[in-house]
Amino acid sequence: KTSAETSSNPPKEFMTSMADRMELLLLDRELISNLVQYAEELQEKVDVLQRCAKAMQIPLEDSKGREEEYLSNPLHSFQLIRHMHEDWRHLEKFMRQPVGQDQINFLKNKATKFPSVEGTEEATEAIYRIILTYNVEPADLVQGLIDGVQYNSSISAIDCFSIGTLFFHFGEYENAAQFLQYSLDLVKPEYYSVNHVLEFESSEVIMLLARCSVELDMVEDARRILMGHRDLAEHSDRLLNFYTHTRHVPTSWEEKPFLPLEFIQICRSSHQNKPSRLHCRYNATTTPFLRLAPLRMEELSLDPYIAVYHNVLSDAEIAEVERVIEPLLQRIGRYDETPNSMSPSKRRTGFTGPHIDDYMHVSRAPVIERVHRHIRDMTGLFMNEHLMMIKYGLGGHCDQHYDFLNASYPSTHAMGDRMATVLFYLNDVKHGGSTAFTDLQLKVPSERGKVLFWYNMRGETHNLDRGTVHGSCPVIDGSKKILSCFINELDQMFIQRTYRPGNRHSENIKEWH
Ligand SMILES: O=C(O)CCC(=O)C(=O)O
Ligand SMILES: [Fe+2]
Repeated sequence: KTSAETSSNPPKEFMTSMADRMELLLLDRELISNLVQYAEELQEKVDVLQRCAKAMQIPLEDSKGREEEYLSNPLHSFQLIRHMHEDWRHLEKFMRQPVGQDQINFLKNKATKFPSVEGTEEATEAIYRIILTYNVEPADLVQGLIDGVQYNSSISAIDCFSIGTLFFHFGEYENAAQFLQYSLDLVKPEYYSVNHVLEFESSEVIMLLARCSVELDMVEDARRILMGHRDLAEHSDRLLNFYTHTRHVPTSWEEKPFLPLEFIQICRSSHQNKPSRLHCRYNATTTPFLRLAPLRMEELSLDPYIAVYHNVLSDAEIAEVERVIEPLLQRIGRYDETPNSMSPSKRRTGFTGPHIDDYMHVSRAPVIERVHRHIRDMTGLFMNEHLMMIKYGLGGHCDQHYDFLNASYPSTHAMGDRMATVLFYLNDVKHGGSTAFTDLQLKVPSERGKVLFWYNMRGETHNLDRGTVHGSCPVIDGSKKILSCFINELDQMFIQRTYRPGNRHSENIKEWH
């Protein structure tokens, strides 16, 4: 555990928590005014020094070219001797006096609140996922245009460089080169000195750009790029030789976000669901309760069966669910090689909970019982599993997957596999964050109060239905909160015939859940 985790303050969650990001923004403002204050103190000292220099110049002014005559004046000689004896010593003292120590210490103390390396990597990967998923061209990103929405912002040369670097690490050299080229285009001459302080050198961008060209087998392009830079030109042969003999090893695919084109295309605003021939209707039949309060439902697909119900949870119920569960959320992680250490998962980014140990307490909350009741009313099925909340932050996503386990576990022996899934959307996501069914080319936006239900198995045979492959598109604006639960086969044994094929456990996809 890092010191930040062991101290009483929980680590800040800049990706999921707007409040934490707000704190960061306010801290940035504070540090900028601290920097201005520091510059003002320095300026004051500069002003005094310039006045001192001027004051000392004045007596000497008319000595130029007539030094002997000047020194024959006894007052001048006295002045010179006294001045040389005393004044410079005081000046040295003044010059040595540190300036702006308070501001330097202020900055140093605030550094404990800065995002960590991991936090920064997380943010860069989130942007990477957004860029790839929503097909954001570098030119558009620089203008703040993402998936058809114009955001009121732009990014700097340094930001572009760090995105280009990530593409490079992932072995996507063409994309990397585009972002690096944009980074160079964005360097403004009036920022040369600023970039120098921030240790951002265009020579580094150019070297990486040349390296991309080498990886793309365009060595002559690489040479031209290096020759174009004043300091790199003379080293170009040596650099090219190094790049061609030390080929880059990209991040392994397990460590890379998995974003198959068929999946991400559905996430884009350019994708429209095929108009469905299925109609909206009021479900008033599943349970006696629904005869009193029918729910507006929409069948999105018949094979596999997918339906959506509107306005299921009331505002009060959503608020209560959040009050009970949200404090119990934990970062979705996966176990590292090293025992007891968790690192963020690449397959799904966000928070989930409650942990099984906390569930006893949660399941007693009346609102959780009501959610179970809603599930029974909508689906006519029994749900005995735990409800989980999933919260996705900026760029948060879930790779495409199946919900069935298709593997042999004590739980699948006892309860069967996950025959159906129910998702409750707890908020409207402003942009991004839809649930996408790859094979069905179906996108379901996250809308507060809506419930999505589907069968993971075919009705008669209970064969696993691979048409259900789905995932969660990266969130662009805001965050996404859902309640998810799985309905197990064998929990239905008293209400419907169950069927357990013996040939299912052919593959193991336990990476999920
Ligand atoms: O967040 C979503 O839209 C999908 C979540 C999901 O697939 C799951 O929890 O299994
Ligand atoms: Fe799922």
